[in-house]
Amino acid sequence: MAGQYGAYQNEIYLQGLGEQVPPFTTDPTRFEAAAREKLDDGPYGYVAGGAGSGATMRANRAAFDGWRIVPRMLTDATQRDLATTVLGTELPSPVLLAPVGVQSIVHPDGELATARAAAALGVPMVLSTASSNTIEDVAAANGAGTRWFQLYWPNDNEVTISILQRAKAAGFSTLVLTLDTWTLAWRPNDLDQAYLPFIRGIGTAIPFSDPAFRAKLAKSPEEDPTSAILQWIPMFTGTDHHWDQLPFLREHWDGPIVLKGIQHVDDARRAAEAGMDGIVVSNHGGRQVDGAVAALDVLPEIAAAVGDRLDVLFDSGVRTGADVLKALALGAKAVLLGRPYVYGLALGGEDGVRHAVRGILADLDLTLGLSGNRTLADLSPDTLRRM
Ligand SMILES: Cc1cc2nc3c(=O)[nH]c(=O)nc-3n(C[C@H](O)[C@H](O)[C@H](O)COP(=O)(O)O)c2cc1C
Ligand SMILES: O=C(O)C(=O)c1ccccc1
Repeated sequence: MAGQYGAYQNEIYLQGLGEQVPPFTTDPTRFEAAAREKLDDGPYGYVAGGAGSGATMRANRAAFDGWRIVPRMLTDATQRDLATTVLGTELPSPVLLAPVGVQSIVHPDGELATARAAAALGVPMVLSTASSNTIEDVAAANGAGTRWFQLYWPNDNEVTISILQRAKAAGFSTLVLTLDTWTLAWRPNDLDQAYLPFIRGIGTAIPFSDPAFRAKLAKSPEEDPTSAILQWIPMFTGTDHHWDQLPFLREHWDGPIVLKGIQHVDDARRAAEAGMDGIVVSNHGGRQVDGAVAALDVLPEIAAAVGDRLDVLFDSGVRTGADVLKALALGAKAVLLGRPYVYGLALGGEDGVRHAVRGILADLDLTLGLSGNRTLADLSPDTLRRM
């Protein structure tokens, strides 16, 4: 479908005839500042903040700037195709929505708005274990969309199995196991305000609605939310899991499994040896190890080492179409958008997510074509130069 995504540009220009402008900026690097105007300090600091001094968050962005695209001419790239195949499924574009917990802190519609926008755009969403809406409600909002489920692996097998069964029954096709956040990092933004959305009960919808979890409580979460939260927290933070436990998930998940938070090439090799279907090269958007290497800086060696054995996905710092193109050229099969769509949600609910994501896809489509490429298969390290 030629120009499928780039068409958003024409749509916006045509709106100008009716003296209309987009709901908020088309520059994703300015979404954060726009959301700052709208959000209270707690939610803003939580979303925008990172671990420690923010060094890794800055490194993630700087790493993209360290590569430049070298456009090619007279290649006839007027007809583009952004389709790609990830984990055996064809996707219309190489973009997914990253798992982000507690979305109702930025907009009352929370994950339901994200699920509707994702379905409308044909972009898969990854639902967080820390969702503020239940698995079943998000599935209903996502309808015929493609949805993956992200697991924070509880240290209770009955609860784990129950959550996995619910996700499967609700049509989540792929499991994303996040490894880098078995406990929260030192996050000054949140600590200074004593702000932890989880403690406030936002983001507990999945455990609170879970029969296996509820069976363990003396009083229901409705009767006594505080003790339910206090029981859930140690079940999923500070959890101690090992490589040799991965077969347990295989046993209880009938579908592809992706490990998220891989940053070392040896861990990527271990994932391949463990028979995993994919990895997400990610440092959680700089929210976990302050001083960690930029995710983009480790992508090329990881893709070279395991790209022929599993699907290498990428996130952390992707903001623009050019960023998506760079990550793909460096070996990612697809990228996950994080904060940009969350700011879209904050700024305009479902429509805000659509505007944010359509803009990035349009920019990707145009940047791909203007740099002389027709399909994603045309991209390679040779598309880029290191600065
Ligand atoms: C507010 C917020 C909440 C997040 N919650 C989760 C989560 O519940 N599970 C998870 O695997 N990753 C979570 N992440 C990490 C994202 O999936 C992704 O790795 C990260 O946002 C990428 O960095 P970027 O937003 O700077 O591009 C969260 C990120 C943010 C900003
Ligand atoms: O804040 C995060 O980065 C995150 O992954 C998370 C952890 C616990 C609850 C909600 C989100």
